[in-house]
Amino acid sequence: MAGMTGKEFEAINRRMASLAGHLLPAQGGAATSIALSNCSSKFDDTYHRVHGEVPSHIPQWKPALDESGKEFIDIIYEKAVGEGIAKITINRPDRRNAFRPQTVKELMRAFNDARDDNSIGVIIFTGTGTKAFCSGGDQSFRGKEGYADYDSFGRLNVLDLQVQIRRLPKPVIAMVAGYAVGGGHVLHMVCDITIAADNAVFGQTGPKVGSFDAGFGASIMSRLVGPKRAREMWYLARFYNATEAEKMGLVNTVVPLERLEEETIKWCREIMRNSPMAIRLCKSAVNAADDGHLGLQQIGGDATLLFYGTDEGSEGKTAYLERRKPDFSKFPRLP
Ligand SMILES: CC(C)(COP(=O)(O)OP(=O)(O)OC[C@H]1O[C@@H](n2cnc3c(N)ncnc32)[C@H](O)[C@@H]1OP(=O)(O)O)[C@@H](O)C(=O)NCCC(=O)NCCSC(=O)c1cc(O)c2ccccc2c1O
Repeated sequence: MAGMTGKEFEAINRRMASLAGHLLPAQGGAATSIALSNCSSKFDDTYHRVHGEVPSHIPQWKPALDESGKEFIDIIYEKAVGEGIAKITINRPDRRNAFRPQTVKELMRAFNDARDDNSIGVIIFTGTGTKAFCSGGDQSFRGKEGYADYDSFGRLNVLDLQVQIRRLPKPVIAMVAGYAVGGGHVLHMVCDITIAADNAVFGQTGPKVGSFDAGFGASIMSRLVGPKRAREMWYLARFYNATEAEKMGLVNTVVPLERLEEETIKWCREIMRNSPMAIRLCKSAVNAADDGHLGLQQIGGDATLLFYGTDEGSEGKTAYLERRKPDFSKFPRLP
């Protein structure tokens, strides 16, 4: 170090700090994720000076219906007054929020409405009470062809709901208190983000009750926790507490039960500050490779959507409608 100028010394210090940053574990570790989840309000930079703190008060929730105007029986559907947040709650607490076909049909109606509502930017998915987010398919409705309630035939319609959440071009945040097990565990996994209360319990139960989800329940889980852990979760069908789930990469953060909604709302408000189109593209980009052709279709559709908003896109349409040749010569052929 002898003979080193102050500037050179500073440069070495900066490089060491940057290297130390790269050496932090990429995934998991309670300490890392606690630091990350609190990061929004800890910095005194221009962004934070301009935007200030995200408020954490609970919004005023207003009951919502979809376009059919039909009342919901198994779920509660709400929108926050004056904010772009929707909340969809499975409301069968005496069954630990297990779903039957009726529940899934209603969930699909509500998610569809939240998707189509331009004022909604983020959707919270949760269960009534503190004992369960969702305990999966209601076993008392299970027959030989799947789950049946009012219909004479069974169905596994939760698979359609999983696809719907995955493709929905707005973030869906699972807000989990209590059990998220069986098909309920798969539902939280297909959400974009999971915020867990410290009483949350995660796991698959299928092999214990003669069932399994070999679709997203296996593939997305394997992506989240790695194949070895995924096999463990399915073969042993153990339960994991919130801290263990966080270490495994199943959840984004764990908060005390009494702060669960407050923290979830903060995450929603942080998302709502950001560019909706950027978020839409980020969701489709993160899912693209895993979702194969469907992933490409989603991100490809987003590209078309953006292109329609350009002068170049509208020149083609306008020329067609005006029965003239389009003049694409004015648009740059970018490198
Ligand atoms: C979730 C529990 C661990 C909670 O235990 P706890 O002791 O707190 O509560 P109780 O067990 O006393 O439950 C209270 C009350 O609720 C009823 N209940 C709870 N869960 C269910 C359920 N899933 N189905 C029906 N009923 C349920 C329970 O019977 C009690 O009723 P009382 O009348 O006695 O008061 C624990 O409850 C538990 O382990 N639950 C079962 C979890 C489970 O095995 N879920 C099903 C897994 S299979 C599945 O979900 C599934 C669904 C699909 O649609 C698929 C589609 C395609 C492929 C695969 C699928 C799939 O695997």
